[in-house]
Parts: sequence; C-alpha cells; structure tokens
Amino acid sequence: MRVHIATDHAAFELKEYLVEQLRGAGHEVVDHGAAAYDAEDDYPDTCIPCAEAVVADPESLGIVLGGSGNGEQLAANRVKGCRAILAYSVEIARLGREHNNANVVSLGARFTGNEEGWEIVQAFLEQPFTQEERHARRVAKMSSYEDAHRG
Ligand SMILES: O=C(CO)[C@H](O)[C@H](O)COP(=O)(O)O
Repeated sequence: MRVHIATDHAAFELKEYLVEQLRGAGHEVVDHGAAAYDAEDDYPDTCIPCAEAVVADPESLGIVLGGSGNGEQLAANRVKGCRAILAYSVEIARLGREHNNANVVSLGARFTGNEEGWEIVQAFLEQPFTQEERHARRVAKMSSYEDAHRG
C-alpha cells in the first residue's frame, strides 16, 4: 500500500522509525517531511500536504505525527475529504478504520513509543472499513456536510 507520512520535530525519530518499518514491510512510503530535526518547525507545514496527498490518492492511507498528535490531527482534518483520527491504542486505530473509514491516523510520540506506534500503524493499515450501512450512512453525512459547506 502507498502510505503518506508527515511529522514535526516532536516525532521526528518516530517518523524515521516508522518509515523504516513500513518500507521493510513492503509499503510504498511518501515522506512529506520534516526532512530533518528542527525544533522550530510547524506541524501544519507537513501535515496538511500529507493529508492533501491522501485525499488525492484514495487507495492510500496517511500517518501524521507530533508530540501529542492533537494539532497534527486538527491540521489534517482541515483538508476536505480527510478523516483523521488520533490513535493511542491498537483498538482505537482499528475502530477508526472499521467504523469511521478514517484515511489518516495521528500519533503522539510523547505518549506512544516506537514499537507501540508501529503496532498501531499496522492495525490501522490492515483493518478495512466495515461497509455496514449504518457506518457508511454516518460517514456519508459528514461528506455531505463538507460538500455543502466547504468549498
Ligand atoms: O503535538 C504537537 C501539536 O499538537 C506538537 O508536536 C507540539 O505542540 C510541539 O511542541 P513544542 O514546540 O513545545 O516542541
């Protein structure tokens, strides 16, 4: 699978680790940065382009990373068509795909270690959307809202 990934400085090490794990597992990784550690960088600069790339590439999924993952999730969700969840466990990541058809997962490196982060990412990538009518209906309502209110 093609996987888009982005981080700010706070999760730079986790991003490097996940890129290595993803490539080792056979995924095609598109790294939207940060390209190097810079304590003054700003997560919207990498997370928004990452989310745009996921929306433009519907067969792909995305990962945004930061200290908490909160701002990164918020930034990604500014992009129309992006459904980013903040995942702090394998189960939450699975539910985000299964019930919400999330296309981006956000992780907080100050709260999630490298190995746990990789487990969460694997769960997110492996879990399909259920397609059950009630879940599809709810996701469609969010898309309808976006179509009506977000140019
Ligand atoms: O998690 C984040 C946003 O939600 C950022 O990574 C975090 O705010 C960066 O903090 P600092 O500039 O103090 O290193």
